[in-house]
Amino acid sequence: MAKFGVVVFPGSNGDQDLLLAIQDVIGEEAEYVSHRAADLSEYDVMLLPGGFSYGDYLRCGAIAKSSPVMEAVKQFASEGKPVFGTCNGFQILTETGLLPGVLLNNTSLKFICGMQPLKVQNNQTMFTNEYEQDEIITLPIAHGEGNYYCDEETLKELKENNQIIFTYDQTNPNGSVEDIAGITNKEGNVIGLMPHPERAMEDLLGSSDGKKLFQSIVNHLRKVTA
Ligand SMILES: NC(=O)CC[C@H](N)C(=O)O
Repeated sequence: MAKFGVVVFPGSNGDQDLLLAIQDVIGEEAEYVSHRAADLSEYDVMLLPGGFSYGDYLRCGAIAKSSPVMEAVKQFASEGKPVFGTCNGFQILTETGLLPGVLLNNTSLKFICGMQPLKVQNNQTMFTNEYEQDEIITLPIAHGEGNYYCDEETLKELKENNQIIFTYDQTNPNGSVEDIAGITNKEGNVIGLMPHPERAMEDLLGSSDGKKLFQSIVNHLRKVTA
């Protein structure tokens, strides 16, 4: 069984959604991991939740970047293991430098939430192998700083390496460059996604399109350990 770690920072609020998504819907093992943790060697996957870590002071994710667990997450990522960050987790990954670019205030300067159509731009990753290429899916969004920005050179690299994994479809809710909703690092084992797949696990709650993302990680792990 794959073992998922869900990092809990002071101010995280999506940690329980992630834990239950993995345990109850995907049916794999999941545990909370303290922001003070230094050793992540018992885990196969690390998940960084949404929320308001350290009250979003300075900038979203700017303080979480310096928490002890992020040194361990860097080590974990350097071993090629899957790291997934949603929303505040994505912000923490850019602040830490594990992903390129930054997340700025939404152009509306308002906190936005709702259901958002997305397009799967690359299904050849350990996070998207269950999706069809160009599949249109619906995931919830809930953020104040989701406006992805990077310089021209970085954008060129993201495109050349197929690191743009999800884009907003139909509408761009926050002003992100090239409608970017989710990217990976160059190696493809760290992903940041502004929308919340862990809140789209059951049709009863409006969408189950998030399931395939976590199932993709499990598929990948089965393949590498087979
Ligand atoms: N849902 C979230 O993770 C929100 C992240 C961050 N607090 C923001 O408003 O952008």
